[in-house]
Amino acid sequence: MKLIHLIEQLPKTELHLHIEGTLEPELMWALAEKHGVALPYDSVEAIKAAYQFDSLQSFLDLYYQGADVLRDEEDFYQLMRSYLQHCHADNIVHTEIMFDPQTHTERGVGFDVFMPGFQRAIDEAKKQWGISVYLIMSFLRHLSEAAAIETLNKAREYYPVIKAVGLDSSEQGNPPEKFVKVFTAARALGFKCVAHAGEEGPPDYIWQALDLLKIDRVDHGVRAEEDEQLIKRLRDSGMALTVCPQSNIKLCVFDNMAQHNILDLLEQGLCVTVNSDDPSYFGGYLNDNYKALMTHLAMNETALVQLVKNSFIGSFLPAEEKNKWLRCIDNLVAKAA
Ligand SMILES: Nc1ncnc2[nH]cnc12
Ligand SMILES: [Zn+2]
Repeated sequence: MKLIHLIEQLPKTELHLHIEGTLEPELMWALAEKHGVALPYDSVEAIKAAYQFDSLQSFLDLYYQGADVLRDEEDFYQLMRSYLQHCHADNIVHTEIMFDPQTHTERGVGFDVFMPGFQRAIDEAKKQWGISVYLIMSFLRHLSEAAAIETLNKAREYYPVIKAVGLDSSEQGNPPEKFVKVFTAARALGFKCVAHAGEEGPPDYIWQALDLLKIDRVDHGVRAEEDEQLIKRLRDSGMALTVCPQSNIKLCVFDNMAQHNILDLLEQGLCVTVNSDDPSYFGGYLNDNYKALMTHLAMNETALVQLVKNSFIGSFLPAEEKNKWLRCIDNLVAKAA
């Protein structure tokens, strides 16, 4: 079977996806009209044309501005529904989705608005397509730790439907050590922990996330390659890295896809996975990211299958579920040979 067909047909998980980053320009435009929100663009085409970034911050400025059109329960339902339709199209059978409560609560849009919208779309996708979903509540690291603690407390009613907490937004100057208390509290409450680290920030931020926040998974982590001891630590502990190839190119972490280090990290024995991060801003959903590795990095079948298996191994699914999917992948690959 051709590699491109294998990409499409293998069951996959996505482990690094910001739901606010799936807001397509068409939906942004429609919701701005619905709520009378003034956008600094005069057309959908102008929104698309504005998506040229030279750093993480230049993207985040547009991403937070875009999220301002999300106002009522139906908006959050539509946002989630549309991403889960993409999951179905890409044969994603399980996804662990980040949401940024503070992006909404800071604008007066509460948990009681976005959580029911998310949940309705998740319930439908489960029933309609059998997709399983975990939610990851991410704290914005450019805000204070006190604000993160307040968010953790505000979410209390929704703890049963939240699997993990995360840390995102502007990395440089906002090290993991700033959030030790809130991660310690979240862990004590039984949440899994993840954090963006080593996207733009130095390897030291990955060490801090591991040792101080005691994370279960690293989001991005591509700058680990600069530190041999860190590579050894990640390999020996089997720590999963949620790498986002197209995001890294759009945000200038690498000059172009041919320069991306994901396959080098895989070869060094790290549990790297492929993810789309903010697909509507970065030009592709999950399968597009795999296809980019095929086109620009000459990813072969062995590498593809390992990356897809890693997406299950690095997930927070129970062991029996992981093993079921790993066997399913082996069977599909054997049949395709
Ligand atoms: N790639 C990214 N890095 C940090 N924060 C984010 N929020 C949404 N996407 C992000
Ligand atoms: Zn991210």
